[in-house]
Formats: sequence, C-alpha cells, structure tokens
Amino acid sequence: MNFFDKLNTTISQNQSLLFVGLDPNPEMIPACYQSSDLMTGLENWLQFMITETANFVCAYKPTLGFYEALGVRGLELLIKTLNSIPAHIPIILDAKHGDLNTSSIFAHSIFTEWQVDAVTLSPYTGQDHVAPFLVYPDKSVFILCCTSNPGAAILQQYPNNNAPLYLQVVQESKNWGTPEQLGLEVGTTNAEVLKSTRSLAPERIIMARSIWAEDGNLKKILAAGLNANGDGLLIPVPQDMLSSTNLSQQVQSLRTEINQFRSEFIHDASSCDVWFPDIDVKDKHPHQDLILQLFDIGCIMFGEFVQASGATFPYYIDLRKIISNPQVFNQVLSAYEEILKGLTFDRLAGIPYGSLPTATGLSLRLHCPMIFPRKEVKAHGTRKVIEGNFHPGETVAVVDDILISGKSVMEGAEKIKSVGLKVNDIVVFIDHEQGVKDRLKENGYCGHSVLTLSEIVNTLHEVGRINDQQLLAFQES
Ligand SMILES: O=c1ccn([C@@H]2O[C@H](COP(=O)(O)O)[C@@H](O)[C@H]2O)c(=O)[nH]1
Repeated sequence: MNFFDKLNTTISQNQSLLFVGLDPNPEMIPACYQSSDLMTGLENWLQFMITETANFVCAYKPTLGFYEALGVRGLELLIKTLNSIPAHIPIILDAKHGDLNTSSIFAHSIFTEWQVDAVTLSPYTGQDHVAPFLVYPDKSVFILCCTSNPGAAILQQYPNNNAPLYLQVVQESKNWGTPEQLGLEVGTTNAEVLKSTRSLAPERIIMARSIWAEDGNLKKILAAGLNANGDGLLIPVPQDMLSSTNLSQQVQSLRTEINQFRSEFIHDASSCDVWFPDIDVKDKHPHQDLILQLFDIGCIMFGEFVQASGATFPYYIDLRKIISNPQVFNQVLSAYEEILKGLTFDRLAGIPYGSLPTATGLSLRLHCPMIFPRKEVKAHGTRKVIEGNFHPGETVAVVDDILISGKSVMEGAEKIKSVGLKVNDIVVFIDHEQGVKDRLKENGYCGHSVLTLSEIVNTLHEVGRINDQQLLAFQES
C-alpha cells in the first residue's frame, strides 16, 4: 500500500486529520517523565504519546533534528520510537536536509531501513534533490512551502503579496511529483496563506504546521485548508497538549471539533455527503465502515427483488451508485486494488455497464491499460467485440461488481478470450456464494471477492442496521 492509501485508510479508520509530532524535546518534557536519566524519561514520554493517540490520529511526525541533537543515543531512541508506532499508521519523517550529495543514500536509509512512509524536504535545492526520494513508488515527500517564522516573511513574500515566492514554490513543486507522491508543508497562523495555497493546489495534501499560536483560529484554518471533500489537510496536535496527562481525551475532543466542522463544511460546499461512523464495535469486520456506508447510501437493499433469472431474492445490491459518492468509491477501489496487486496480468477489463467506472479507476491507480468487452456488438463502424488496444496472447484480469450465477461475467470473459486474450482471474466486490466460485473454477477461472454476502448481512445485523426478520429471510434464501 502506498503512503497516500495508507494515510487515507488511517484517516477513514480513525476518522481523524490529526497528526502528532513525536519530538523528544527536553524543554517540553512533562514533570512526571523527568528522571535522572533524560533518555529514559524522553522514551517513556514518547511511548505515552503513541499509546494515548494511536486510535485518534492519522499519522506521526518525528523530527529528525531533535533525535540528532541527542547524539548516538538520540538516534537509538529514534529507531525505538519508529518501531513502537503501529504498522498501519503512516510515519512522516521531518528531515529538511537540503544536501544534494546525500539525498540518494539518505532516501535509501529512511525508506528501506527505517521504513518511514514520507519525508519533509526543503525546496531550494530544486527537483534534483527531491527526485531520489520519488523513485520509491510507495513513498511520498512533503515540500516546505511556507514557515511561520517572522524572519522568513521577507523571503517568502518576495517580491510582493500578489505573487509571493512561497506560491512559486507551490506551483513549481507540483511539476515534481503526482498528488499521491508529493504534498505541501505550510506553517502559518494566517488563514489567507493556506487559502492561497489550497486554491493553487486543490489536489494536494497540505500538512499544516504552527497553526495554534492564535486562539480561535481553527475554523478559519480549516475553512481555508480543507479540500472540496472536507479532507486533504493534516492538522498537528498542539504541542502543549502533548505534555498533558489526559492526552487521549483532549485529542478526542479536538478530533470531534474538527469533524463537526468538516461535516458542516461539506454540507455547505458540496452535493456529496461525507459519512462518519455512528457505531463503535470491538473486533469489527475490517470492512465494517465500508459495509455500513454502502448500506447508508442505498447500495444494499432489503425487500423482495426479482433477479434476471426470474428468482426472487430478499435483497438487491446496486453497486452502480458508488460513482456518486467519491468517499465510498475511493474505498471500494482500494479494496479491489489490494486483491489485484497479488495477481499477474497485462490488462484490466470491466464488464459493462456497471463495472466500467470501477475498472477505469483501477486502471488509473494501477497504471495498467484497460479494455472492455462490448455488451452488444455494433452493426456498423468497426464492429468490435472488444474496445481498447491489446495484443493477442496477453492476460486480462476481469473486474465485475457482484457474482450471482456468474453468467454475465463469464459471458464477458468468453468475449475477451474470443480475440486471443487469456483470462485467469475474475475479481468482484461481492460474492453471493452458493457455489458460484466453484462454477467459475469449473470453467477455468479463479474467482476473488472483497466481501461475501453473508459477511455483509451479518455485519449489518450485528450493528442493528437490519432486523432479525431480514437476517432470517436472507438465511432462508
Ligand atoms: O443484487 C444484484 C444481483 C444482480 N446484479 C447484476 O447481475 C449481475 C450478476 O449476475 P450473474 O447472475 O452473476 O450474471 C451483476 O453484474 C449485476 O449487474 C446486481 O447488480 N445486483
């Protein structure tokens, strides 16, 4: 999973845009962690920060300079700290070293040995300095565009407020990497600076810094920095909060305040709803939030529905609706992507019409060319069975929404094979079970699914979205 997906998954799981700076700053160490051995005190404090916040933040950001300042033991402490961070939470190493000669070896150390997910970099040595970090496809960089140091203003605002240098940095750095590879670091208490950055880079993740100096500024900062989906902005947990004994509660309250604002912001600004979980279940299904969202936006319906075969089912799944909800669509794509990454193929194919948007999204994410079998062959023009370019002999992974009998997806796969292509794998979002994967196997295909229908129904019943009667109707069908 790349940094961008890992970050989005944690944002969605922990419902948080907050990140914590894991800095062993001897000047900030709380009294209860001060001991005769400074390093032990700092280590205990860092561990406390991680334990208290791991379920409520989306990333950690250790600053390399604080560890280096403590000498060899400081670097040992950094390794211990990195190892203590739960593996699913992304780590952004704050290391604005601007030395061209060391960037390749530094990138290798931090990404392959220390296994951090992203790094902050200074822009002034240009793309040459940044490029060695971008050769790691799963990693990202954050380019420092603006700092809040009063003394920096004379450079950052040069030559004037209409075309300041920091916006040139934003504009130029956008050419260095894709939005998944390159985010922006903006330190400011001035919401106008964030607003200008956001309007120039609507597609980038912005890591906000130093926003807490002025009381009551949070709403202005959020309004200026959030993107149109109500995210794309990483917000630091205030430094003084990290020294408090009830850190966990304070971070949770801040998270709630931010999420309330995001929710109102989205309703005001867009026609797409943002979904927040209303249920907290222990040992929940890994896709529980996604299942609930699909139910809440009407993709999973219960009642009497006649299927194409003439049979009546007590449910109907309409995954075509996901295209109208980018938040859900993005998560659905990530779930397909996890399966596809383990398979070998040259091209992706979607089964029309329902799975064409999904296949398109996956093709762009995986940088894999796409084709599709036509539903009906035209009586004019090229009379093609397959749209898109391909070479006979290539292998195609077929993507579809739901397997009921397997008829439609196998018909599509047969058309693909009829032009000399090979199909081994069929990947769907939902498997209706009842032996359909065996049927695929008998026909020479290996079926993969993100979810089974029983996982969906049991999860919905467990959290009270459907009643006992609906569960029974499904179990008896
Ligand atoms: O709840 C449902 C049931 C079916 N569909 C559509 O049918 C095919 C799958 O049916 P097969 O019998 O496997 O051919 C699926 O691609 C959908 O287009 C549905 O959307 N929802």
